[in-house]
Formats: sequence, structure tokens, C-alpha cells
Amino acid sequence: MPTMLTDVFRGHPIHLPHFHQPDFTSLSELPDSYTWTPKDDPLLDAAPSPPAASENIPLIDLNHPDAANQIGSACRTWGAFQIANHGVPLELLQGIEFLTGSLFQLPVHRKLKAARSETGFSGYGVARISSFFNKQMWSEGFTITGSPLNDFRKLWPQHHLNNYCDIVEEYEEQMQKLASKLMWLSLTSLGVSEEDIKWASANSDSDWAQSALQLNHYPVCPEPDRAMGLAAHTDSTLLTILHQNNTAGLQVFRDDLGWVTVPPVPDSLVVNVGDLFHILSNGLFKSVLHRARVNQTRSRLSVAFLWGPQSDIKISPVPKLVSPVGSPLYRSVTWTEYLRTKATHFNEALSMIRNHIDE
Ligand SMILES: C=C1C[C@]23C[C@@]1(O)CC[C@H]2[C@@]12CCC[C@@](C)(C(=O)O1)[C@H]2[C@@H]3C(=O)O
Ligand SMILES: O=C(O)CCC(=O)C(=O)O
Ligand SMILES: [Fe+2]
Repeated sequence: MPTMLTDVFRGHPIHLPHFHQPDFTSLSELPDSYTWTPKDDPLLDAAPSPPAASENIPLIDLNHPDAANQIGSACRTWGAFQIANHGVPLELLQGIEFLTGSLFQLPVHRKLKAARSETGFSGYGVARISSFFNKQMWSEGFTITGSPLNDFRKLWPQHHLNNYCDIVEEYEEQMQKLASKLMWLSLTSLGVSEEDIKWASANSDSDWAQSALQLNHYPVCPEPDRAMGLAAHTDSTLLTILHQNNTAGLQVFRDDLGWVTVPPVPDSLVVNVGDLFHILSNGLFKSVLHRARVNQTRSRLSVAFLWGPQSDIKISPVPKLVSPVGSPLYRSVTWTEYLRTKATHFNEALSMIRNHIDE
């Protein structure tokens, strides 16, 4: 029986030092423990994109006949893109945003009833990556995998539960279909087809994949320039699909441009290449470094669909993408192994599984 995401951190506790969830609404000044300087994050002030190069991640229409190549090109240059005409019903996007807003509006003592434990996967808490930083992030999160019923029961009365669980289930189903479509479109652009990836071609999408939903809330912040919503990280996934409300905050990093803000485009979704897709593509698709900044007047919500393979599947570079005279850039790894490496080594995880080839 493969490890489910629920069990990934069992026996691998994540200690969050000095953790206490504040009541953000009660703070009118930024406490020192929330004030970030370049000492706390070396990339904090990495050169912003110069005005002349006001580039942004591409917005791709999935109905466009050349969508596959546009996606492939975005995965190579940015590791991220936005999509329009994705087929996910707008009422569902509104539904998941409403649910997320209602959850975070609950009083802190109620949200803490569904707190994520140190070895647990789902529930309410600060970002897992908090343990790698000395400063706290101006955000709160809620992680869901599988049925959210047990956790939701701790938050809401019975009469809300069916409706909220249906929204989550329907959202995950739609995201699953979309993620699979995006993976194959981007691989097609590299000349990779289903015959080249045995584990994916032998089963239908829902058999080989698993996923988690990460709901994020970035409350209004008295001093946004000195605070950090979610510190710079890459996702461990194959792909992440992100819905953001209409408040800007997400930024992606490009070596040549610095931090670039991803503007919210109504009804579109943001897609990030994760570390496992970077490995699968033998480094051709970049897993994108990204972070979330906060705002002085508007609170921000985001819903990340984190998508990867079942835990018994080893991900390794597609042989077709390794040059005939070269070796694969990465060793093979399951999502569970990778999540545990990431939980210990954070942004060094990818380089830890890189093959070091003597030249
Ligand atoms: C499956 C997962 C990916 C994730 C860790 C998690 O177990 C559930 C939450 C995900 C998230 C969301 C915020 C950023 C991130 C780095 C984190 O701390 O938790 C990602 C993790 C990841 O992609 O590695
Ligand atoms: O809120 C955002 O825009 C980013 C969220 C994110 O990166 C994540 O949940 O992994
Ligand atoms: Fe992320």
C-alpha cells in the first residue's frame, strides 16, 4: 500500500519554533518577529524588474491552436504562466473563494480546533516552511487532502458541511483534469508522448496522481513593505494550479529580472512548474521560485492545487530528454521521499538529488 500524502510526515515531525497564531486584526504595528530584513532572506530585495523590461508571465488561451507550444515556452523561460479558457466553471472558483474566506474569518480559537499537528498533513496552521526562517510570515493556511469532512466538522455546524465538502470535491476533480491536460500539452511541446512515460500511460489520471489543496490567507498588514506573506520557495509538485482573489501579491523570480508581480487576471488561473516536473523534464522546465507579498488595505486569498504522483511512483528524467551522450541530471525519487527531503533541506532539496557527473 503506497504512502498517502496524509502519512508523509508521520514519524517526520515538523517543529515550528516560537509558533503561535496571532490574531492579525489586533495588531496595528508590525511586531519585530514579523519584520523581515535581507539578513532573514537574502533574496528579499533582489533587483525588481527594471521599467524598460516590464515583462510578465504569459497569459495563454487554452483554446488557442498553438497553446501547447506557448505552454512549453513558458515552462522553459518562466516556470509559470496564467491560463484563460481553462474550462473550470466560474461558480466553482467563486465557491472555493467563498469557502476560503469564510474559513479564515472564523475566530482564531475556532480555527485552532482544526490545527495541523507536527506529524499531521491536514488542518490549520502557519506555512510548513516557517521552520527555516527566523521571522514569522504574515499569513495563515489550511491544508486539505482527501475528504475535508473530519477537519471541517471541527470548524462548522453540520448544516454547512455537505455544501463545503461538495465544493472541495468538485474543485479537486476539475483541477485534476486540468492538471493532467496541462502536463500532456507541455510534454507534447518537447516531443514526449504517453508511450514515453510508462507510469502515466498505464493508468488513467486519477489512478496515478494525488493532490492537496492549500488555502492561504494574507490579512491586511500595517507595514507591508517590511513583512512577508509567504517566503520564497519552489513547490515540490509536478504542477501547481493557483486561484488568487483580485488582490495582487504573488511574485515569481527570474534571474535576469528579479521579482516580477503576477497581476490577478479575472477568471484566469496561475500555473507553476514544481520540482518534480523539473526533474521529469531533465531540467528543461524550471521549477519557479515564488513568494507572496502583503497589502496595507486589502486582504488576499489564494487556493493552491498541489499535484503530483502517487507515492509508489518514481519520478526520473524522461530518457528521450537526456542527450544520447549525457546522463540524467537527477536521480529518481518518489513524491514522499522528495517531500521529506524538502521538509529537512528546504530549497536545497533539488540540488541534493542532482547527479554529480564528472566532466
Ligand atoms: C504536498 C505538499 C506541498 C507543500 C507541502 C505539502 O505537504 C502541503 C502544503 C504545500 C506547501 C504550500 C506552501 C508552500 C510549501 C513549500 C509549504 O510549506 O507547504 C508547499 C509544499 C511544497 O510544495 O513543497
Ligand atoms: O498565495 C500565493 O500566491 C502563493 C501560494 C503558494 O505559493 C503556495 O501555496 O504554495
Ligand atoms: Fe508555492
